[in-house]
Amino acid sequence: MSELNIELKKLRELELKTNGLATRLNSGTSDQLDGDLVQLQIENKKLKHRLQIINKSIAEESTGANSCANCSITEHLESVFAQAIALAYPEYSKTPVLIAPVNTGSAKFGDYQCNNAMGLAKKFKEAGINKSPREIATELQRHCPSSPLIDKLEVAGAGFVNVFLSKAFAAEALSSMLRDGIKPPSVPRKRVLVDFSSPNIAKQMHVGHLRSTIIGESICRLLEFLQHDVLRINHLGDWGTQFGMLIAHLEDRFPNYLNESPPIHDLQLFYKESKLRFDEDEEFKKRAYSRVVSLQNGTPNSIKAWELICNVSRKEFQTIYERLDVTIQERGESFYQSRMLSVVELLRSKHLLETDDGREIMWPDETKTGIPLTIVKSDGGFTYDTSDMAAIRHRVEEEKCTWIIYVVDAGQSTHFNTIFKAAERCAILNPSVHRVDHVQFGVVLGEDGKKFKTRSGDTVKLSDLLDEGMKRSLQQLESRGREKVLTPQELKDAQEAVAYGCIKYADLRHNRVGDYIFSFDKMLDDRGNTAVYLLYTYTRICSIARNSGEDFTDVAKVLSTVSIELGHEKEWKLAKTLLKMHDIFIKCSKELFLHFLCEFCYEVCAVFTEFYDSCYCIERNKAGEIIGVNRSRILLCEATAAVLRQSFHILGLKPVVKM
Ligand SMILES: NC(=[NH2+])NCCC[C@H](N)C(=O)O
Repeated sequence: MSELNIELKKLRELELKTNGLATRLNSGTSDQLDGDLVQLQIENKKLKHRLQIINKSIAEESTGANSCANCSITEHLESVFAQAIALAYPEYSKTPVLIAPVNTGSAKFGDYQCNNAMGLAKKFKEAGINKSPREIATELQRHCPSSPLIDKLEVAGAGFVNVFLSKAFAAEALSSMLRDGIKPPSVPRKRVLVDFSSPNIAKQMHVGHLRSTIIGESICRLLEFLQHDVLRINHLGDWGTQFGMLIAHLEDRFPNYLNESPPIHDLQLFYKESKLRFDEDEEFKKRAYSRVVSLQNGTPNSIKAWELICNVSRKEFQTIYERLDVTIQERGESFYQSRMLSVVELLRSKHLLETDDGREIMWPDETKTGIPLTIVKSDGGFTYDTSDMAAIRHRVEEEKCTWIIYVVDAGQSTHFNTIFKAAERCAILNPSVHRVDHVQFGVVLGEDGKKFKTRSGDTVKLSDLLDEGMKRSLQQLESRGREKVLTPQELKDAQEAVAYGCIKYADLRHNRVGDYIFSFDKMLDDRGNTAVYLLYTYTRICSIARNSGEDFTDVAKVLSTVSIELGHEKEWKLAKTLLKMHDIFIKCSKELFLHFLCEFCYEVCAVFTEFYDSCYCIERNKAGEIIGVNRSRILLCEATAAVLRQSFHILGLKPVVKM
């Protein structure tokens, strides 16, 4: 690379000199100069040619075949066109590259499009130079380094450069995917903390927490697949004044709690009872306050009572996590006790705290706009704000995370914006190093469009919701007579895959920012964009190889004799759809939206069906005997299954081979 660069530099200098000479000679009138002029012009042409070859080889080094195995096609094309722009118009080399996928339906416009020529023409115009977008597009096309991904480039319309993908590349990419499994596209590795689920002890874990749990788990899976170092954190609400009344109530109801584990089954009820007493009984209220103090001071009996209470909730939460196949590490608000003290000290020493009506508050910035954080309450206690300031500091300074993601309902967006700004103000966060995201989501609505409630108007218990899902999913399977064909174990696996899969997918497939309507009927429909439809399609795809009468379990072996052919229009369309996978993973991780991946799965299933409808994989005679097996197509089916499996894993869907 460096040798090439040195030669490039020399040539550029030479080119400039000859250019200059030629211009001067050109403006001269003397006849005897003609011969020299022609000679110089020839030299100049040769130099230009050499320059171009070198530029191309430099560019090709960074877009070579090795660097695009498992790459995101969009990102690869971005780098190809970035180089084309830099070579054709060095003065605009910083222009952001615009690559858009072309709707797979219109094959004549290619597969991707570079849309930079229009913008560049405008820039030239502003600089007083007239160049048509088509002229620029042609220059870009000419300067593109060759890439194994690209079959051809064409200038079209107002100034688009259309990119046609190479079939040889696609076949090779799919083969290596089958041989070595799906490898993630390479992205700079980060240490990421995902704060998700985070229910509150003794309170109901509600559908909002369910959303956070589902979305958070999928974000973790996606980022882990992309090789990030992910910390999955449950910021449990396990600290605060409510524990005073809970402890006081425990002392009354189960005086022997230190020796015998109290049989509290319904902690919510226990919470309600204690709240009622707290609001009505002055004596009780006083004792509750004194228990808050003893808890904060670490008095052993109060700590013991607190632990007993937390354990009841903990067990309940754990059951839900196990059912949903969620992995999370508990690090509740109580973890930050000493760190709250020190963050308060830090803020005080930086003179960022102000007294206001007995409280100590902190403004997110000097202009004192927005809502300040309450760092210390008038009774000296700390708040949710204090714990989040301590937590963000711990995450950055002790955990050394450079990316922190909070998966919390949209109702808390002001809180998080304020925390982020305040953390920047006191130099905990450095925006050029740390990325913080509040991954917000809307509320869950019932089918009547109102807040999600049970028929009797109570909040829905998550375990009841999951039970209901299991019941409905079994009904769904039985309505198709599956219990007659599947073994009891297969039926159970299918029932769970459908029940939990449909609940997760119904949540993930919607743009999370909006509210969504919870409807078992809709999520169990086997025709729309639902988990049921995807899971059925997946099993159908898996059955093709199984029914071929040949062995496809060792794909590598099959690939040693069979190559993937993409001659049929529908084969080609399927291959290109599958290869969009890495683009989708990158997009989802950049924007932290998973509905793009859901849309992709749905598209893969639809395009697969198109392919399967027009391309036979197994040919049978009238008697139903197999008379031909198209191995290349079965490999395409297997590649489709592999892409779906990988996507399902991220979405938390458990694929079953039979259902
Ligand atoms: N770091 C955080 N504040 N995480 C979110 C906590 C959510 C809180 N426990 C709630 O239920 O609303």
